[in-house]
Amino acid sequence: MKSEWRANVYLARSRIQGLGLFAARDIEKQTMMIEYNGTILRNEVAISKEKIYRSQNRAVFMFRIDSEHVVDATRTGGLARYINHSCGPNCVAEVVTFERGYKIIISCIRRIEKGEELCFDYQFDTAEGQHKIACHCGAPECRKWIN
Ligand SMILES: C[S@@+](CC[C@H](N)C(=O)[O-])C[C@H]1O[C@@H](n2cnc3c(N)ncnc32)[C@H](O)[C@@H]1O
Repeated sequence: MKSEWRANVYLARSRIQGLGLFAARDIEKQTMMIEYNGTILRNEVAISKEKIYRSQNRAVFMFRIDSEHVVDATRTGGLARYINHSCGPNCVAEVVTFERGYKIIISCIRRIEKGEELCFDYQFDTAEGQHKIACHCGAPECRKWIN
């Protein structure tokens, strides 16, 4: 994680689930908070890696960039992988093309006070016949499930 991001965030226990990422200072709207780092994988590779991680009982941290690619933050990721989902988020994750590659930048979409948990909307596809995950974001507009 680059040092300039470090001043923005800290990792702590979340009220939503497990660990979460929190604002280390008051942050103005539209500030770039942190980059979501990891290794870019094609779908086929991501699927096989996920199977391996699950067989090792590892928590899996992956971010979908587009229909073909996923960023795997399980082994090479930084603190951004701990950002929880909210249906009424204070941040957004944006994929920007960069030197013929990708970068995922998490920016805040409103002013955030020191100590607030950072969240973005995972926008997962609605999972048919897949294990559904109940959402604990607590937002008034909560959709009840994160997938
Ligand atoms: C990228 S991790 C986020 C960090 C996670 N809290 C941890 O401690 O590792 C994503 C996982 O966190 C949990 N999670 C994130 N947002 C959630 C929410 N709004 N409600 C319930 N679980 C959530 C789910 O288990 C999800 O698969």
